[in-house]
Amino acid sequence: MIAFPNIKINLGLSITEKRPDGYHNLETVFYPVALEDALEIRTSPNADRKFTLHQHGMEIAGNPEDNLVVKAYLLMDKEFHLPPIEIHLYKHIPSGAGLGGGSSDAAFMLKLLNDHYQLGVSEEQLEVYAATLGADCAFFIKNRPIFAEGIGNIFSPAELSLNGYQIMIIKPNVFVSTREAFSNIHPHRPKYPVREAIQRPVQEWKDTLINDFEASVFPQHPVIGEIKEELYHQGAIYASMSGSGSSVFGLFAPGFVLPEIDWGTDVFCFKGTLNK
Ligand SMILES: C[C@](O)(CO)[C@H](O)COP(=O)(O)OP(=O)(O)OC[C@H]1O[C@@H](n2ccc(N)nc2=O)[C@H](O)[C@@H]1O
Ligand SMILES: Nc1ncnc2c1ncn2[C@@H]1O[C@H](COP(=O)(O)OP(=O)(O)OP(=O)(O)O)[C@@H](O)[C@H]1O
Repeated sequence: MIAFPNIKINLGLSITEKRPDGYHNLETVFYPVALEDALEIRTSPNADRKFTLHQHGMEIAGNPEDNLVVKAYLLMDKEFHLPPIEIHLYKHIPSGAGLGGGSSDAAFMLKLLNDHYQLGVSEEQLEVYAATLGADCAFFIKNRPIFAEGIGNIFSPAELSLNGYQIMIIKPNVFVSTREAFSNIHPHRPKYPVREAIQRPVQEWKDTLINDFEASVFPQHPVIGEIKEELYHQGAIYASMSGSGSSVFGLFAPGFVLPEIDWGTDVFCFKGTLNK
């Protein structure tokens, strides 16, 4: 059985307070975009080992046991005593990008196992499992535009559609550690709450829909801020860093001819059309 874990972008990201457990409460709208990995599972004839991970495409740091798809499998195996499996993971989504690639792989692994082995786990319970694997992970169970609070796992409806808008995502060859990015943040209540800013026309988002990480990440990695400026220069209606970086996305009007830009070597670029 195969699935195609996609990315998220953050539309606004307010870090509102530090919690006693060290994590941060935040407010954001998660929006799914069709930049996808491919993830396949098969029951293994080899009963000697619980899992075998075959990895393709972009490289990820760490051992197989560190991979979030394996962590997701082991979590479900503990609960449901699953058969041994072969996992094929083809990475197209860059890591350290703020696009939630690893979290998405993990959430899709939970859903794949639930479907393939007919475990009958509810969506709510899958979200609970997902949240133990990563703060971003629970979103990918529902995987539709949604307003999120708490550490990113308390959801309520977000009434917006960007259907037909075009998107460009650029990730320079810069790795931003999510943990480190959070440690440089001074949590505060936003001037324009995300929930309100998102209701305004996209043309107004430039001044009101803010990603709090930009203020500390841009001075450390000026290239990221330069990419955002260039996207506006090229005609984006709205541009922002996603998550804690280092990728930046630009939203362009439906029908706009996306520019051909030479971003240089080592820069990842994705172009697509939003369909949610
Ligand atoms: C920045 C975002 O991408 C916005 O969507 C997410 O909040 C990050 O979520 P994530 O990558 O799934 O984060 P995790 O892998 O769970 O956590 C990485 C580290 O980020 C910090 N962290 C994460 C999420 C959160 N709400 N508060 C935090 O302080 C913690 O130090 C944690 O050890
Ligand atoms: N399946 C996976 N895909 C990508 N990274 C993984 C995976 N499993 C574990 N990781 C580890 O997780 C780290 C973060 O990867 P991820 O792709 O989620 O980054 P990100 O875009 O910064 O995500 P986020 O938006 O959640 O902060 C990587 O450094 C990598 O070592």
